[in-house]
Amino acid sequence: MQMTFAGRELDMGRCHVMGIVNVTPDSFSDGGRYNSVELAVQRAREMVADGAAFVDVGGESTRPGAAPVSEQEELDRVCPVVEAIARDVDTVISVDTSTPSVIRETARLGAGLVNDVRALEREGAVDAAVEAGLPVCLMHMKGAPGTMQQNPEYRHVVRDVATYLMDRVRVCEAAGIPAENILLDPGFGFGKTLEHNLQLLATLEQLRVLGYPLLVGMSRKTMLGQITGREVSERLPASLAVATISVLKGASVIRVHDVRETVDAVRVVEAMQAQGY
Ligand SMILES: Cn1c(SCC(=O)Nc2ccccc2)nc2c(=O)[nH]c(N)nc21
Repeated sequence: MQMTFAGRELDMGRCHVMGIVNVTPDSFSDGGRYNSVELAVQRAREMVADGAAFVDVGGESTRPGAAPVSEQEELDRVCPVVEAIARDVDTVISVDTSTPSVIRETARLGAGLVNDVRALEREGAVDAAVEAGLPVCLMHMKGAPGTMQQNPEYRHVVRDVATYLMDRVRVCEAAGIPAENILLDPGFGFGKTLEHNLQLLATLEQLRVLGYPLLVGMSRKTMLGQITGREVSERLPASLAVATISVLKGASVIRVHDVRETVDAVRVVEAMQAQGY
């Protein structure tokens, strides 16, 4: 199952690692604009050298309680970084955005994947994605970042998430996004309790049968802190565990902070799967 990202073809039957390049101001020491672009390019280079097939560039923090970012601020943060990575690094640039103008502009600058935590629900986002002509990742989020973790409730979380994603697929395909350009993502931590997250992980293969490659992101997330009691900086072992489980259950892309370590964990799973059992 091949998918082409701005000219770069990847086999979605295999598992690929996506490294996180944060360009929100709280992810950089002072240093100013030039410094942060250079740091982001350097980070992207390191992650690609460590085996990342994608780098995910996002300018809007979706941490609960994070201040909303203006369209211009998002453009100012993301575009210079996408342009610089496209120029200097041989990789697929995933852009973590829900904003139509950012989708359009970054596609022009060399982005290869639209990664929208809001599944293109914003006004004009679907049309922007159609015009960009790029693959899109449609992720499930219940509510909005500021309030989503306040007592999220579902009738049946696995069914509800699958139903939502299939509805978004229908809208996107009807608008002109080809089925072979769509990835799905259950959105771990986006409007889910620990139990919801664990049920979605335990039944990930059920999401896979919808027929679209899956992207998952649990790296260092709160759900792992709830299970282990570890701080964000101490969640690598738990992150590797959920990455391994995800690959075993058919995920095609794993979004992580720790590329080098995750690449090795994925290699172990794929070495076993290559035996054909
Ligand atoms: C942009 N983005 C994010 S940001 C949230 C995050 O990393 N929080 C976080 C990270 C570390 C610690 C605590 C929270 N998560 C996903 C995801 O799961 N899937 C897709 N497709 N995109 C995503």
